[in-house]
Amino acid sequence: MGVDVALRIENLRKSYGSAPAVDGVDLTVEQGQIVGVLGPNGSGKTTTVECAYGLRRPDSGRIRVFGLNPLSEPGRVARLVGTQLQDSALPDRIRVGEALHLFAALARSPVDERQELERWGLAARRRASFGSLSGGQRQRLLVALALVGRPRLVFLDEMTTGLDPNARREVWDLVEQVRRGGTTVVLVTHFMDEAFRLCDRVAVLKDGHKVADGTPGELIDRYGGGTTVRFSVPPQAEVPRLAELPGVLTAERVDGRIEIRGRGPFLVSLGHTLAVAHLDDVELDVRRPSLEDAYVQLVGPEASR
Ligand SMILES: Nc1ncnc2c1ncn2[C@@H]1O[C@H](COP(=O)(O)OP(=O)(O)OP(=O)(O)O)[C@@H](O)[C@H]1O
Repeated sequence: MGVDVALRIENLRKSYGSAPAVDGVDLTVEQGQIVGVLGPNGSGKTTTVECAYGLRRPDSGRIRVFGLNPLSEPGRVARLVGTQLQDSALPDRIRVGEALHLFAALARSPVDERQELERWGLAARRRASFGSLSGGQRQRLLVALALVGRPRLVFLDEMTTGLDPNARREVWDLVEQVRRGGTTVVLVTHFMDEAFRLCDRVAVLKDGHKVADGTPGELIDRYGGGTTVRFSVPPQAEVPRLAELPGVLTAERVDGRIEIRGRGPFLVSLGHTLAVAHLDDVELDVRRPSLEDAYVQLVGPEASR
């Protein structure tokens, strides 16, 4: 395995009783990337990442973390990996500084506690109890705890759930900062805007299977359904045939309103064709598909949030 791979999962299977939670998942995370794991509730995201860092024993499959097997070398893997706790995992009465100190005491080469509190904007809250923190402060503390041992790979699971838009953006900036510091990030999330903003690659799980894997742009191109352009023309206008332009999938005219759906660089030929037909003053309303469109296409509308 190449040295530039942080995590490689091959054909992972894990059942609870007779029900398969993860059924043949492959995932490769290159060093320095932020990789998102997306999927509806119960699709196997948490089980996959818990197997990856050795918290759960797979039924079968192969997992390597920087080339190490988490089952046979749990101690070495634990030193390379950080995981974000769920916020229920910390007692409400523990103080911010105490929690960080406790985690630092367990790490072989911990970060400087004071600097870490500054970095995460928690210095003024050092003596505050965990239970008194705002949602954003809690998440920042949980991420700080995951990073206290200077991991080379960190797993962040639903880190912005319950945060307001400003707090989410703050956490996103911090995740980018973590990656700039050289740590590889695996991000489990339900939020498509978060995955689009942060992830170099995303894997989409459904019913324990990986149904797609690629950059957000690739998934949008492949599954997003294409770009839609709408415009109005005067009722008597002669509109050239647009359905045959390269890249156009569908073209419909309903009264004076035209809707074109296409893929690839069809906008240039559309614009050119309209200009030649003296329709260059129409106002084009262009809607590009989002990662959410691709996701809904992949997992079905009832599964999206
Ligand atoms: N400890 C467990 N015992 C029994 N079944 C479990 C256990 N943990 C998970 N499952 C089941 O395994 C399946 C996959 O769960 P998992 O938590 O991995 O999915 P997820 O994609 O992380 O879901 P969510 O988005 O809700 O966190 C689900 O059907 C879930 O009910």
